[in-house]
Amino acid sequence: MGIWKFCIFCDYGADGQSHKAHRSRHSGASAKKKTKAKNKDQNSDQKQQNPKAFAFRSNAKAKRLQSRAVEKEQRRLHLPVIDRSYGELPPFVVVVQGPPQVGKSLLIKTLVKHYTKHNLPDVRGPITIVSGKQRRLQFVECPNDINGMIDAAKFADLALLLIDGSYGFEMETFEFLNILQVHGFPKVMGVLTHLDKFKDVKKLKKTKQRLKHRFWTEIYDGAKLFYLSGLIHGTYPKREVHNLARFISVMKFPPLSWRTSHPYLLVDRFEDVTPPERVQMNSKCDRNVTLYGYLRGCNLKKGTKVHIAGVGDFSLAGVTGLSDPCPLPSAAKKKGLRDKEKLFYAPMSGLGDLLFM
Ligand SMILES: Nc1nc2c(ncn2[C@@H]2O[C@H](COP(=O)(O)OP(=O)(O)OP(=O)(O)O)[C@@H](O)[C@H]2O)c(=O)[nH]1
Repeated sequence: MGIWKFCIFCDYGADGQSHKAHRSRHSGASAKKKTKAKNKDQNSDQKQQNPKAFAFRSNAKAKRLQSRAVEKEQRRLHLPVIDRSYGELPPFVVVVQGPPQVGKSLLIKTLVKHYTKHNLPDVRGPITIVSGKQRRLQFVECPNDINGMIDAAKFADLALLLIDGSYGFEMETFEFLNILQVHGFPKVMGVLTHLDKFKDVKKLKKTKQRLKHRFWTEIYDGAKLFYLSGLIHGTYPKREVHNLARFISVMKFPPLSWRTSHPYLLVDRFEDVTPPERVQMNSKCDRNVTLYGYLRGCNLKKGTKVHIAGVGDFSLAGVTGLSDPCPLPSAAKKKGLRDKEKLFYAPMSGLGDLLFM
């Protein structure tokens, strides 16, 4: 049998006598003092608890945290962009857009002159130029009607938005921006012209700031806005054009997902190949038309249904690969481009090897 050890706690003092339990006072001076102290304690406890326990204290910090959270979320959602292109890339399309008389043609002419050292008499249709060892550009002036803008938004890799600095933003710019937004939003850059109309330097500076911030609210903070300060001998200053051209030459064009998965081409030349007898017999007969252009996106097959913007749906009678009318310079390691290699191709403007009548 084991030994059981137990003890009993009794309410006995050291002297073995029992005592009454302590009863705190409910009235009198000491009771009042105690309740006062207790209330004070409770109040101070309440003060320490932050009433905005889960709200932010610093505006700046909250903003930073919020943007970081959004960034993280975006990174999580961001799928790696697969560039399916192979071989030589087709030229990047630079659409020059702006209200009437803002200087679109002049800017294209000065940029073409900068890249190729040739004068362009007229801006009509896409103008393809070699801008570097690995890059070609195709300049297109955006028409000022809504249909033209919708078409341009479909193929633009970079949109140069020309803004008359002396006037400010016009409806055309906002319309075009909205159209771009629903077409995958390619790269956008603003260019301010007519700044020579300001005589007061302070006013010019203020206007530049105002327009820059207005531009930023439309696109994103820090969006690139170039300033063309005026005309020198009828063209824009060389240094400013050089900077703009350099910026375009090194710009990265991330592939837009819809475009990489659909074949499309920007027609830079077309030919009516209907037999003349058929036209003679009936001038309104169905015509056979050959369209030329760089194929972008993915492969195009014979028989595919194609949509010609502003015309309608057709089926392709055939597709043929042709030699490049404006090839990239040879891949040999060289520092720059030789004059011979500064090629350009603009059949609709009457330049290049082929004239378009
Ligand atoms: N003072 C001044 N004149 C300019 C500037 N930029 C263009 N111009 C002039 O504005 C006029 C119109 O230039 P264009 O290049 O034809 O303008 P556009 O936008 O192509 O015109 P549309 O094709 O009719 O829409 C020309 O006479 C240019 O010389 C500038 O920065 N300052």
